[in-house]
Amino acid sequence: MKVNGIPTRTIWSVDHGQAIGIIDQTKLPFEFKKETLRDWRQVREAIATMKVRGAPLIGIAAAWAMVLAIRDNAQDDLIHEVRSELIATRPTAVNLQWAVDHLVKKVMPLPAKDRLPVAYREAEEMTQANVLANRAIGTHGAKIIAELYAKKREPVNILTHCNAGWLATVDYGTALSAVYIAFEQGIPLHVWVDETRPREQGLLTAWELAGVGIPHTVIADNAGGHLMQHREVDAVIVGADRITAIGDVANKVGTYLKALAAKDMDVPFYVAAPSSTIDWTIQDGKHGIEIENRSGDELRFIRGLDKKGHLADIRLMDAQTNVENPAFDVTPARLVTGIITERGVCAPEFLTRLFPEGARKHARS
Ligand SMILES: CSC[C@H]1O[C@H](OP(=O)(O)O)[C@H](O)[C@@H]1O
Repeated sequence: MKVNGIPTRTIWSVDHGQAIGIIDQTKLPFEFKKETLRDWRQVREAIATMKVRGAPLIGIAAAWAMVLAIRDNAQDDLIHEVRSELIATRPTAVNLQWAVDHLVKKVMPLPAKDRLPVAYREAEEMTQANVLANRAIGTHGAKIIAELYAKKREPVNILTHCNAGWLATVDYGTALSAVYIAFEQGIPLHVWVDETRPREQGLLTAWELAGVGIPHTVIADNAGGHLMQHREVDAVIVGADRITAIGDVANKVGTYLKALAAKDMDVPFYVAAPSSTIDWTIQDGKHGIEIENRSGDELRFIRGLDKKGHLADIRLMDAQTNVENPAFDVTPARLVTGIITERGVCAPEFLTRLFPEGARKHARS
């Protein structure tokens, strides 16, 4: 994609894998700041602090962290240590473990001296594959929006939660890829954007949509149900961090509540994700997916601009206030209308038909 002629890429190799370029998403939407990371520990920190975020993107970033680590030391013990540390940064998104393990599996059979070029090639291929997958997801998802428009012949109102746009992937995004492609096709649409407490990823979504001129309205997370009750939402489209073999979906906390309201009001609820987000080894999302608990300070403070226009963390409650900050929740498959993948759209119960290789992996697990 391009925004105002500038390519929308969230991560890039520098000097043929000697360093990695990223956008520091903790500064957006107020400041667009790029960073160059030269050591795998810097990438790990960027993932942990959400400078880079979004299930597909943290997977790709972790793959590039492995390249930087292998550049410095390609020995078995170092590779296993770095793998463990990267996977531990953010446990819910399966993309991170999938990408790291995919790369490790390719390099470990090789002599240490031959590992770096293969690691670099794998990271490059995963990066490009994510772009192609997201574009395909958008093409399939845009058809859903087109069908909604054909029925109502008025602008289609899509509600989305968190940020599943190009910022959450290498490019295009997942949920927003469908919006971008439908908009490119001239389908009139509008997006309700959940602000998504506490990290306010909805402001990233608003920033993305504003960049391409897509009509959108930011709402409080708790307003979505009301809008659905008043028939202001034609479909919900969200991203995902981990999808089980039967279609249970882990996504940003609050997604489950949107799905409940959608079910109650018969609003179609779609989940858009590449197949690298599907974890074929688990069936029951409620008990099988580790939910990342993040620092309580993410609730006690909110990031914005102070009176002088400087980026600041404003305290909302005192340090003694108890808070609980689960970063994700699990939406059961029964609440999901369809899952939009690079291979097409299907109801949760048909995921194994769309991905027979996944069904075989699930049967072995
Ligand atoms: C392309 S889906 C991205 C997915 O990841 C986000 O989580 P976070 O911002 O904490 O990395 C959110 O769950 C999105 O739906």
